[in-house]
Amino acid sequence: MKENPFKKMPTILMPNELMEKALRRGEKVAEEFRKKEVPRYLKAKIVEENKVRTIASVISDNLQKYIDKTPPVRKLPKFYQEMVEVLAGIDEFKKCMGAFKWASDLVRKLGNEYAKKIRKARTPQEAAKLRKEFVGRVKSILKQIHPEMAFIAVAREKLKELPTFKELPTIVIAGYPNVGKSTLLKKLTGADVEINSYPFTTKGINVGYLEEFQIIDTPGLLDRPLHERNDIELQAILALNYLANLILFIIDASEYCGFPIESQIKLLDEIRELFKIPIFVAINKVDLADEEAVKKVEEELRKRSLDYIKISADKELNLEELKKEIKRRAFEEFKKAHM
Ligand SMILES: Nc1nc2c(ncn2[C@@H]2O[C@H](COP(=O)(O)OP(=O)(O)OP(=O)(O)O)[C@@H](O)[C@H]2O)c(=O)[nH]1
Repeated sequence: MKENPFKKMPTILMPNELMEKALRRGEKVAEEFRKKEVPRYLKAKIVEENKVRTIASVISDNLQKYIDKTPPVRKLPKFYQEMVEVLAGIDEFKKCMGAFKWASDLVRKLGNEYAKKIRKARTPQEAAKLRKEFVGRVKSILKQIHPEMAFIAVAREKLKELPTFKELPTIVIAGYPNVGKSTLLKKLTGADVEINSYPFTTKGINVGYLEEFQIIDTPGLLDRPLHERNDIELQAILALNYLANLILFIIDASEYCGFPIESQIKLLDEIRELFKIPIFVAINKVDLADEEAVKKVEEELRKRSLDYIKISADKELNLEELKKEIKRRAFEEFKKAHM
Protein backbone atom coordinates (compact mmCIF):
# COMPACT_ATOMS: atom_id res chain seq x y z
CA MET A 1 0.00 0.00 0.00
CA LYS A 2 1.57 3.25 -1.07
CA GLU A 3 -1.61 5.34 -1.33
CA ASN A 4 -1.35 8.42 0.80
CA PRO A 5 -2.72 7.04 4.07
CA PHE A 6 -3.27 10.51 5.55
CA LYS A 7 -5.96 11.54 3.09
CA LYS A 8 -8.61 10.03 5.38
CA MET A 9 -7.62 12.03 8.44
CA PRO A 10 -10.52 14.28 9.50
CA THR A 11 -10.20 17.99 10.21
CA ILE A 12 -8.91 18.44 13.74
CA LEU A 13 -11.06 20.92 15.63
CA MET A 14 -9.43 23.24 18.13
CA PRO A 15 -10.59 23.02 21.78
CA ASN A 16 -13.03 25.92 21.59
CA GLU A 17 -14.53 24.67 18.31
CA LEU A 18 -14.93 21.16 19.67
CA MET A 19 -16.46 22.52 22.88
CA GLU A 20 -18.91 24.67 20.91
CA LYS A 21 -19.91 21.73 18.77
CA ALA A 22 -20.55 19.63 21.88
CA LEU A 23 -22.50 22.39 23.65
CA ARG A 24 -24.68 22.97 20.58
CA ARG A 25 -25.47 19.28 20.35
CA GLY A 26 -26.12 19.16 24.11
CA GLU A 27 -28.53 22.06 23.84
CA LYS A 28 -30.38 20.37 21.00
CA VAL A 29 -30.81 17.18 22.97
CA ALA A 30 -31.88 19.19 26.03
CA GLU A 31 -34.52 20.91 23.90
CA GLU A 32 -36.02 17.55 22.94
CA PHE A 33 -36.19 16.42 26.55
CA ARG A 34 -37.83 19.67 27.62
CA LYS A 35 -40.73 18.88 25.30
CA LYS A 36 -41.35 15.48 26.91
CA GLU A 37 -44.20 14.81 29.30
CA VAL A 38 -42.33 14.22 32.53
CA PRO A 39 -43.17 15.31 36.09
CA ARG A 40 -41.79 18.79 36.68
CA TYR A 41 -39.55 17.84 39.59
CA LEU A 42 -37.81 15.24 37.37
CA LYS A 43 -37.56 17.21 34.17
CA ALA A 44 -34.67 19.49 35.08
CA LYS A 45 -32.56 16.52 36.14
CA ILE A 46 -33.34 14.56 32.98
CA VAL A 47 -32.51 17.56 30.81
CA GLU A 48 -29.20 18.18 32.57
CA GLU A 49 -28.25 14.51 32.62
CA ASN A 50 -28.78 14.14 28.89
CA LYS A 51 -26.95 17.35 28.18
CA VAL A 52 -23.95 16.05 30.06
CA ARG A 53 -24.07 12.66 28.37
CA THR A 54 -24.29 14.29 24.94
CA ILE A 55 -21.43 16.72 25.57
CA ALA A 56 -19.27 13.89 26.88
CA SER A 57 -19.95 11.62 23.94
CA VAL A 58 -19.45 14.32 21.26
CA ILE A 59 -16.05 15.19 22.68
CA SER A 60 -14.97 11.70 23.51
CA ASP A 61 -16.11 10.32 20.12
CA ASN A 62 -14.45 13.11 18.16
CA LEU A 63 -11.12 12.56 19.90
CA GLN A 64 -11.42 8.81 19.39
CA LYS A 65 -12.21 9.44 15.70
CA TYR A 66 -8.98 11.43 15.35
CA ILE A 67 -7.09 8.41 16.65
CA ASP A 68 -8.99 5.83 14.58
CA LYS A 69 -8.66 7.73 11.31
CA THR A 70 -4.97 8.40 11.78
CA PRO A 71 -2.92 5.54 10.35
CA PRO A 72 -0.69 3.82 12.92
CA VAL A 73 2.70 5.19 11.94
CA ARG A 74 4.73 2.06 12.61
CA LYS A 75 2.52 0.00 10.31
CA LEU A 76 2.87 2.38 7.35
CA PRO A 77 5.11 1.80 4.35
CA LYS A 78 8.59 3.02 5.20
CA PHE A 79 8.35 5.99 2.84
CA TYR A 80 5.37 7.44 4.70
CA GLN A 81 6.99 6.72 8.07
CA GLU A 82 9.92 8.81 6.90
CA MET A 83 7.53 11.56 5.87
CA VAL A 84 5.98 11.64 9.36
CA GLU A 85 9.46 11.77 10.84
CA VAL A 86 10.55 14.65 8.62
CA LEU A 87 7.33 16.67 8.68
CA ALA A 88 6.27 16.12 12.28
CA GLY A 89 8.47 13.71 14.22
CA ILE A 90 7.25 10.17 14.89
CA ASP A 91 7.64 10.35 18.69
CA GLU A 92 5.82 13.65 18.93
CA PHE A 93 3.10 12.36 16.62
CA LYS A 94 2.54 9.28 18.76
CA LYS A 95 2.59 11.32 21.97
CA CYS A 96 -0.26 13.43 20.59
CA MET A 97 -2.33 10.33 19.86
CA GLY A 98 -1.69 9.24 23.44
CA ALA A 99 -2.93 12.61 24.68
CA PHE A 100 -6.11 12.29 22.59
CA LYS A 101 -6.73 8.85 24.05
CA TRP A 102 -6.20 10.10 27.59
CA ALA A 103 -8.61 13.00 27.08
CA SER A 104 -11.21 10.89 25.27
CA ASP A 105 -11.30 8.28 28.04
CA LEU A 106 -11.31 10.85 30.81
CA VAL A 107 -14.16 12.87 29.32
CA ARG A 108 -16.22 9.72 28.86
CA LYS A 109 -15.59 8.67 32.45
CA LEU A 110 -16.42 12.11 33.82
CA GLY A 111 -19.59 12.17 31.71
CA ASN A 112 -20.78 8.97 33.38
CA GLU A 113 -19.84 10.18 36.85
CA TYR A 114 -21.61 13.51 36.47
CA ALA A 115 -24.68 11.94 34.88
CA LYS A 116 -25.01 9.73 37.95
CA LYS A 117 -24.48 12.65 40.33
CA ILE A 118 -27.12 14.69 38.51
CA ARG A 119 -29.60 11.86 38.84
CA LYS A 120 -29.12 12.02 42.58
CA ALA A 121 -29.38 15.82 42.75
CA ARG A 122 -32.10 17.13 45.03
CA THR A 123 -32.97 20.35 43.21
CA PRO A 124 -32.86 21.63 39.62
CA GLN A 125 -30.33 24.20 40.81
CA GLU A 126 -28.04 21.46 42.07
CA ALA A 127 -28.39 19.60 38.76
CA ALA A 128 -27.49 22.76 36.79
CA LYS A 129 -24.54 23.43 39.07
CA LEU A 130 -23.21 19.91 38.48
CA ARG A 131 -23.59 20.29 34.72
CA LYS A 132 -21.65 23.56 34.81
CA GLU A 133 -18.95 21.94 36.89
CA PHE A 134 -18.71 19.15 34.33
CA VAL A 135 -18.41 21.60 31.44
CA GLY A 136 -15.67 23.44 33.31
CA ARG A 137 -13.68 20.27 33.83
CA VAL A 138 -14.03 19.24 30.18
CA LYS A 139 -12.86 22.68 29.07
CA SER A 140 -9.78 22.37 31.22
CA ILE A 141 -9.01 18.89 29.82
CA LEU A 142 -9.28 20.21 26.27
CA LYS A 143 -7.10 23.17 27.20
CA GLN A 144 -4.46 20.74 28.40
CA ILE A 145 -4.34 18.97 25.04
CA HIS A 146 -4.52 22.17 22.99
CA PRO A 147 -0.82 21.95 21.96
CA GLU A 148 -1.29 18.36 20.80
CA MET A 149 -4.43 19.23 18.83
CA ALA A 150 -2.67 22.15 17.14
CA PHE A 151 0.35 19.97 16.40
CA ILE A 152 -1.70 17.23 14.74
CA ALA A 153 -3.77 19.77 12.82
CA VAL A 154 -0.59 21.22 11.29
CA ALA A 155 0.95 17.80 10.66
CA ARG A 156 -2.23 16.65 8.94
CA GLU A 157 -2.22 19.65 6.62
CA LYS A 158 1.26 18.73 5.43
CA LEU A 159 0.84 14.96 5.37
CA LYS A 160 -2.39 14.91 3.43
CA GLU A 161 -0.74 16.90 0.64
CA LEU A 162 1.75 14.11 -0.01
CA PRO A 163 1.29 12.42 -3.35
CA THR A 164 -0.27 9.02 -3.69
CA PHE A 165 2.09 6.46 -5.06
CA LYS A 166 1.02 3.16 -6.44
CA GLU A 167 2.40 -0.17 -5.37
CA LEU A 168 4.26 -0.64 -8.65
CA PRO A 169 7.88 -1.00 -9.68
CA THR A 170 9.10 2.58 -9.42
CA ILE A 171 11.79 4.50 -11.23
CA VAL A 172 13.02 7.85 -9.95
CA ILE A 173 14.65 10.21 -12.44
CA ALA A 174 17.60 12.33 -11.33
CA GLY A 175 20.02 14.74 -12.95
CA TYR A 176 20.85 18.45 -13.18
CA PRO A 177 18.24 20.96 -14.37
CA ASN A 178 17.69 21.12 -18.14
CA VAL A 179 19.33 17.78 -18.89
CA GLY A 180 16.00 16.62 -20.34
CA LYS A 181 14.26 14.94 -17.41
CA SER A 182 10.76 16.20 -18.05
CA THR A 183 11.09 15.73 -21.82
CA LEU A 184 12.06 12.13 -21.18
CA LEU A 185 9.31 11.52 -18.63
CA LYS A 186 6.73 12.74 -21.12
CA LYS A 187 8.15 10.67 -23.98
CA LEU A 188 8.28 7.54 -21.85
CA THR A 189 4.87 7.78 -20.29
CA GLY A 190 2.78 9.77 -22.73
CA ALA A 191 1.39 13.20 -22.08
CA ASP A 192 -0.50 12.41 -18.89
CA VAL A 193 2.10 13.24 -16.28
CA GLU A 194 0.52 14.15 -12.97
CA ILE A 195 2.06 17.02 -11.10
CA ASN A 196 1.72 16.46 -7.37
CA SER A 197 2.88 18.72 -4.63
CA TYR A 198 5.73 17.62 -2.40
CA PRO A 199 6.28 19.64 0.76
CA PHE A 200 10.02 19.91 0.20
CA THR A 201 10.05 21.49 -3.23
CA THR A 202 8.01 24.26 -4.73
CA LYS A 203 8.22 22.57 -8.11
CA GLY A 204 6.18 19.55 -7.04
CA ILE A 205 6.81 15.98 -8.00
CA ASN A 206 5.86 14.59 -11.40
CA VAL A 207 4.47 11.10 -11.70
CA GLY A 208 3.86 9.23 -14.93
CA TYR A 209 2.95 5.64 -15.74
CA LEU A 210 4.49 3.35 -18.30
CA GLU A 211 2.34 0.24 -18.41
CA GLU A 212 2.67 -1.24 -14.92
CA PHE A 213 5.58 0.99 -13.98
CA GLN A 214 5.67 4.25 -12.11
CA ILE A 215 8.16 6.93 -13.09
CA ILE A 216 8.80 9.90 -10.85
CA ASP A 217 10.66 13.10 -11.55
CA THR A 218 11.55 15.20 -8.53
CA PRO A 219 12.52 18.65 -9.77
CA GLY A 220 14.34 20.59 -7.13
CA LEU A 221 15.40 17.52 -5.17
CA LEU A 222 17.81 15.36 -7.11
CA ASP A 223 19.09 18.10 -9.38
CA ARG A 224 21.88 19.80 -7.50
CA PRO A 225 24.77 18.84 -5.26
CA LEU A 226 23.57 17.03 -2.18
CA HIS A 227 26.17 18.57 0.10
CA GLU A 228 24.38 21.91 -0.38
CA ARG A 229 21.20 20.50 1.13
CA ASN A 230 19.90 21.11 4.61
CA ASP A 231 18.99 18.19 6.87
CA ILE A 232 15.29 18.23 6.08
CA GLU A 233 15.85 18.26 2.33
CA LEU A 234 18.33 15.43 2.70
CA GLN A 235 15.85 13.37 4.66
CA ALA A 236 13.19 14.03 2.04
CA ILE A 237 15.64 12.87 -0.61
CA LEU A 238 16.64 9.81 1.38
CA ALA A 239 13.01 8.85 1.79
CA LEU A 240 12.97 8.27 -1.98
CA ASN A 241 15.05 5.20 -1.20
CA TYR A 242 11.90 3.57 0.12
CA LEU A 243 9.86 4.52 -2.90
CA ALA A 244 12.20 3.79 -5.77
CA ASN A 245 13.39 0.49 -7.19
CA LEU A 246 15.71 2.13 -9.68
CA ILE A 247 17.29 5.51 -10.21
CA LEU A 248 17.56 6.69 -13.77
CA PHE A 249 20.31 9.28 -13.83
CA ILE A 250 20.34 11.58 -16.84
CA ILE A 251 23.55 13.16 -18.08
CA ASP A 252 23.48 15.89 -20.71
CA ALA A 253 26.58 15.11 -22.72
CA SER A 254 26.14 18.27 -24.79
CA GLU A 255 26.46 20.46 -21.69
CA TYR A 256 23.73 22.66 -23.22
CA CYS A 257 22.03 22.40 -19.85
CA GLY A 258 24.73 24.72 -18.56
CA PHE A 259 26.46 22.24 -16.27
CA PRO A 260 29.80 20.71 -17.15
CA ILE A 261 30.10 16.96 -17.39
CA GLU A 262 32.41 16.90 -14.34
CA SER A 263 29.73 18.48 -12.14
CA GLN A 264 27.10 16.09 -13.45
CA ILE A 265 29.33 13.10 -12.67
CA LYS A 266 29.93 14.51 -9.20
CA LEU A 267 26.20 14.61 -8.52
CA LEU A 268 25.97 11.07 -9.81
CA ASP A 269 28.66 10.02 -7.31
CA GLU A 270 26.81 11.68 -4.46
CA ILE A 271 23.61 9.91 -5.40
CA ARG A 272 25.43 6.58 -5.67
CA GLU A 273 26.70 7.08 -2.17
CA LEU A 274 23.34 7.99 -0.67
CA PHE A 275 21.10 5.50 -2.39
CA LYS A 276 21.02 1.80 -1.78
CA ILE A 277 19.12 1.00 -4.98
CA PRO A 278 20.60 0.33 -8.43
CA ILE A 279 21.37 3.22 -10.76
CA PHE A 280 21.06 3.19 -14.52
CA VAL A 281 22.42 6.07 -16.57
CA ALA A 282 21.06 7.65 -19.74
CA ILE A 283 23.49 9.81 -21.68
CA ASN A 284 21.09 12.30 -23.24
CA LYS A 285 21.21 14.77 -26.12
CA VAL A 286 23.57 12.61 -28.15
CA ASP A 287 22.09 14.37 -31.19
CA LEU A 288 23.72 17.59 -29.99
CA ALA A 289 26.80 16.41 -28.15
CA ASP A 290 30.11 15.90 -29.87
CA GLU A 291 31.57 12.44 -29.93
CA GLU A 292 34.51 13.29 -27.70
CA ALA A 293 32.19 14.47 -24.93
CA VAL A 294 30.08 11.32 -25.14
CA LYS A 295 33.24 9.18 -25.00
CA LYS A 296 34.39 11.08 -21.95
CA VAL A 297 31.11 10.36 -20.17
CA GLU A 298 31.24 6.70 -21.17
CA GLU A 299 34.75 6.45 -19.81
CA GLU A 300 33.67 7.87 -16.44
CA LEU A 301 30.74 5.49 -16.25
CA ARG A 302 32.87 2.48 -17.12
CA LYS A 303 35.30 3.43 -14.35
CA ARG A 304 32.39 3.22 -11.95
CA SER A 305 31.03 -0.01 -13.46
CA LEU A 306 27.73 1.74 -14.16
CA ASP A 307 25.46 0.52 -16.94
CA TYR A 308 24.25 3.13 -19.38
CA ILE A 309 22.52 3.84 -22.66
CA LYS A 310 22.96 6.68 -25.15
CA ILE A 311 19.73 8.46 -26.04
CA SER A 312 18.11 11.58 -27.35
CA ALA A 313 14.89 12.26 -25.49
CA ASP A 314 13.94 15.01 -27.89
CA LYS A 315 14.68 13.08 -31.11
CA GLU A 316 13.35 9.85 -29.60
CA LEU A 317 16.54 7.98 -30.17
CA ASN A 318 16.94 4.65 -28.37
CA LEU A 319 13.93 5.24 -26.17
CA GLU A 320 12.50 1.75 -26.77
CA GLU A 321 15.75 0.19 -25.58
CA LEU A 322 15.80 2.51 -22.60
CA LYS A 323 12.25 1.49 -21.69
CA LYS A 324 13.17 -2.19 -21.87
CA GLU A 325 16.22 -1.69 -19.66
CA ILE A 326 14.60 0.36 -16.92
CA LYS A 327 11.53 -1.89 -16.81
CA ARG A 328 13.63 -5.00 -16.45
CA ARG A 329 15.87 -3.49 -13.77
CA ALA A 330 13.07 -1.88 -11.76
CA PHE A 331 11.00 -5.05 -11.88
CA GLU A 332 13.84 -7.23 -10.62
CA GLU A 333 14.49 -4.91 -7.70
CA PHE A 334 10.77 -4.60 -6.95
CA LYS A 335 10.49 -8.40 -6.80
CA LYS A 336 13.42 -8.57 -4.41
CA ALA A 337 11.90 -5.93 -2.16
CA HIS A 338 8.61 -7.80 -2.02
CA MET A 339 9.91 -11.29 -1.38
N1 LIG B 1 18.66 18.52 -28.79
C1 LIG B 1 18.08 17.95 -27.75
N2 LIG B 1 17.44 18.72 -26.84
C2 LIG B 1 16.87 18.10 -25.79
C3 LIG B 1 16.93 16.71 -25.60
N3 LIG B 1 16.28 16.40 -24.45
C4 LIG B 1 15.81 17.57 -23.96
N4 LIG B 1 16.16 18.59 -24.75
C5 LIG B 1 15.88 20.02 -24.53
O1 LIG B 1 16.55 20.44 -23.37
C6 LIG B 1 15.80 21.43 -22.69
C7 LIG B 1 15.60 21.03 -21.24
O2 LIG B 1 14.80 19.86 -21.18
P1 LIG B 1 13.80 19.56 -19.97
O3 LIG B 1 13.16 18.28 -20.28
O4 LIG B 1 12.97 20.71 -19.67
O5 LIG B 1 14.88 19.40 -18.80
P2 LIG B 1 14.64 19.05 -17.26
O6 LIG B 1 15.82 18.25 -16.87
O7 LIG B 1 13.31 18.47 -17.07
O8 LIG B 1 14.73 20.45 -16.62
P3 LIG B 1 14.16 20.94 -15.18
O9 LIG B 1 12.68 20.86 -15.29
O10 LIG B 1 14.69 22.34 -15.07
O11 LIG B 1 14.75 20.02 -14.18
C8 LIG B 1 14.51 21.57 -23.45
O12 LIG B 1 14.60 22.68 -24.29
C9 LIG B 1 14.42 20.29 -24.27
O13 LIG B 1 13.71 20.45 -25.46
C10 LIG B 1 17.64 15.94 -26.58
O14 LIG B 1 17.76 14.71 -26.49
N5 LIG B 1 18.20 16.62 -27.60
